[in-house]
Amino acid sequence: MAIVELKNISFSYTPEQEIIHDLSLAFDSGSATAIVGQNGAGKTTTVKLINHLLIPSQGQVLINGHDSRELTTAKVSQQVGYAFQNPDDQIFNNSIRKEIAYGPKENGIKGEALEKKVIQAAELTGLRDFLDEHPYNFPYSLRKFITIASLVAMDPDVYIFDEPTAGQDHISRQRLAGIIKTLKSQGKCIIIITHDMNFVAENFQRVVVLSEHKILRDGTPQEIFTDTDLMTRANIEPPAVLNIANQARLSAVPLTVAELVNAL
Ligand SMILES: Nc1ncnc2c1ncn2[C@@H]1O[C@H](COP(=O)(O)OP(=O)(O)OP(=O)(O)O)[C@@H](O)[C@H]1O
Repeated sequence: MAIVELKNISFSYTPEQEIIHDLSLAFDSGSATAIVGQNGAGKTTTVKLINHLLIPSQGQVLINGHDSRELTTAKVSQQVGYAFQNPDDQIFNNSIRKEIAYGPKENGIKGEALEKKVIQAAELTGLRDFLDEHPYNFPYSLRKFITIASLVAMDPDVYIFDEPTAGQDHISRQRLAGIIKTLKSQGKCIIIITHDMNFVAENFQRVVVLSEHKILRDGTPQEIFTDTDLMTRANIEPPAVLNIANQARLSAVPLTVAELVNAL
């Protein structure tokens, strides 16, 4: 059974314009999916429908088989963790430790069990040595890891990251890739929204292309990035390694630098 299922979802912010039309999508445990598409395609709206920040006008969102309409927002947020595009929309404590501890503490976890959750989340996200720092002593890009650590401490089944690589340097991107890989290996469901096709090509096996209020394609990066009509229609840039492969007239479809080097 899928851990998240959107069944024939429609949604509008205003009566004049439907943003999502009759969309169906399912996500499994132990999977990582990238949702891509041009600005305004409805990516953020779709994930907000998953975590109950928005309610569909039609259709159903099932979390672990339960209709999210029958769950409270608090209950959904225990199962679906959402890291906003801007970490400053989420961070409000004056130390990284307090920020990470906030969610589990609200759920009644305390003492050693709480400390253990904080340490585990900080270790996974590379924040172990900075727990007593003020979050705003960290640059914007690294504050994203504080919001991710706060989610990890809550141990949800589903993680949604909105534009996680925006403003990240090479080391942070690698750290992020490592976090996604670890969470996936723990059986978590990871969904990201991104414009970063290099990151998608290197780290995801499933790509959902949203455009024109619906899913244009749901497939592997190889399928998506070799479909030039689709990429034009959805305004997607292919990853850099594929551009190089095309210019070198290679028949291979490399998705990583290592694959490109092999093909050359
Ligand atoms: N609160 C809102 N009220 C009215 N319209 C909204 C609201 N939020 C988003 N929209 C509109 O809904 C459409 C889809 O927005 P959404 O943020 O879901 O797109 P997106 O694919 O995530 O875009 P981006 O890549 O730019 O973040 C856009 O036309 C946007 O202007």
